[in-house]
Amino acid sequence: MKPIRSVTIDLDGTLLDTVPDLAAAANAMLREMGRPEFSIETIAAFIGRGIPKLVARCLPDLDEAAVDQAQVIFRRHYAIENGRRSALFPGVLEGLQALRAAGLPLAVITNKAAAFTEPLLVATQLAPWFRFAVSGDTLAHKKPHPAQLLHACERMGTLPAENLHIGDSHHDAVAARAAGCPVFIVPYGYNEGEDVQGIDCDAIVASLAEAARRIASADFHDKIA
Ligand SMILES: O=C(O)COP(=O)(O)O
Ligand SMILES: [Mg+2]
Repeated sequence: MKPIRSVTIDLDGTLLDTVPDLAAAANAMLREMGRPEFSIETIAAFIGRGIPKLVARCLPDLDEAAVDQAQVIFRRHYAIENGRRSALFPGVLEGLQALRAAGLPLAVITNKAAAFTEPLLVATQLAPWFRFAVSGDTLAHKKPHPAQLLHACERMGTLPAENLHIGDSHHDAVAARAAGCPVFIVPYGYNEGEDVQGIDCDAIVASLAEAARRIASADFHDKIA
């Protein structure tokens, strides 16, 4: 089995609780369109497949062209809201410190559009922890497609089997499996409103701190060998 030599981490629902900002932008869009707003819980279940899908899920009765127009409104509002209320989940800083102390290069893999990823990483002071981020529109495909993970491994000079991916949704797990990366899932994120228990992954870990502890233990290497 190969030791872990790099780690890729999902953004929304894994590093950051971004729902308050996404919900503020979605509800501002709905208000501007004269439509009723959604609760924060409902909007949390719409997250995971990028902004186009989030906007489409807010407007199920509209056709593609109308959803495209609504996206322009959403993006205008999200540019203002992005990072205002987003907060790190418990254990994130501790986990990042431990992963850095272990000498592992780190990258963010998110389905969020790059125009929002970079300012969010800066606003939340996460940017210095990561070599780079691969966003939902950086490449031709996003998660659950493996392209972002394969691209990240290439940039970090590691093999997919040596890169552990950590995420909150089944898209993270499917992308990691397709890329050939081991994968951990955290249970506190969004996963489109579904329980994480059924996800095919190497472990469900309570936090990033717990993920870092597992990587450091020989036990983990034996299990995924
Ligand atoms: O933008 C989304 O829908 C989800 O983004 P994530 O891949 O960082 O969870
Ligand atoms: Mg996520």
